[in-house]
Amino acid sequence: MAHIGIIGSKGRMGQALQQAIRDAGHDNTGGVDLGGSASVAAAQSEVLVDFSSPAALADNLKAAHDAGIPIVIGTTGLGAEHHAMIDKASHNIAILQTGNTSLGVTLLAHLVSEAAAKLGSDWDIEIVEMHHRMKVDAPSGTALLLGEAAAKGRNIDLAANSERGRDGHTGERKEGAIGFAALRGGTVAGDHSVIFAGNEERITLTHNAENRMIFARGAVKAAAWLIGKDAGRYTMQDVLDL
Ligand SMILES: NC(=O)C1=CN([C@@H]2O[C@H](COP(=O)(O)OP(=O)(O)OC[C@H]3O[C@@H](n4cnc5c(N)ncnc54)[C@H](OP(=O)(O)O)[C@@H]3O)[C@@H](O)[C@H]2O)C=CC1
Ligand SMILES: O=C(O)C1=N[C@H](C(=O)O)C[C@H](O)C1
Repeated sequence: MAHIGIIGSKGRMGQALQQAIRDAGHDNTGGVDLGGSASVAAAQSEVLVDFSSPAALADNLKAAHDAGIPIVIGTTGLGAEHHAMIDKASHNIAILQTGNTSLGVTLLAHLVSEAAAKLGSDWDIEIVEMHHRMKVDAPSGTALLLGEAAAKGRNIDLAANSERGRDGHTGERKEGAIGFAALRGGTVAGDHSVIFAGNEERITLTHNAENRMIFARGAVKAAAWLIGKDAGRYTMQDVLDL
């Protein structure tokens, strides 16, 4: 049985996590929300799971570091400054950060990388995502993760080749670009498609999340797996052995 503390425990993911922890027979050591103390949760836990806000990241990393326990970071909307913080903290504790904890998306990322490596740069890559009306960040963490997978397959830098938020007279598409489009509405748990658009043919790889329990189950699996691991930065591929 793993003793798991939740940051963002009253949110949509926090509630799903509470259920997933119970279902897997682990112990929920308590939750933290805005204004609460991650250090108090960390002191009672073997691992922290964070589905909250990028603004909470520094405190969460410090709490995990001071308690000497690992942390799963599922929060999205992270920028370069957040990734730098995670890299630094991972010298001392085990950290798994991912935009998507589901088995399906982890496998999809693997397939996207393979497809991007096999298809030449005349196959344009576009990533389309749709989420519920309450989502605050775009593109989604998953879309960016899939973009990174495609860029890795192509052996290019994603930041230097992204086309985001097209509007107005954008000019022609840049060869080799990876495009992103974000739709918001209703209660969609998370839909992602990666489109490889070639000359007169198209391949589309799609994942549809029907319920956020898929993310919660993956996060709990990752948390239990991370306990006792050496300091470093881990991925869902490591957990699922993909
Ligand atoms: N990696 C993955 O697989 C997935 C990632 N996500 C990501 O997880 C995050 C949370 O999503 P979701 O549950 O839908 O969002 P919600 O808005 O429903 O929940 C966020 C929770 O975090 C709390 N919170 C906000 N700021 C802080 C803070 N500074 N310190 C501690 N707690 C804080 C909120 O508390 P309060 O209500 O008091 O403000 C709330 O309980 C998002 O970034 C989302 O994109 C979501 C699904 C899957
Ligand atoms: O906010 C959400 O709901 C989700 N966020 C993650 C993301 O940004 O990709 C994962 C999932 O798609 C649901």
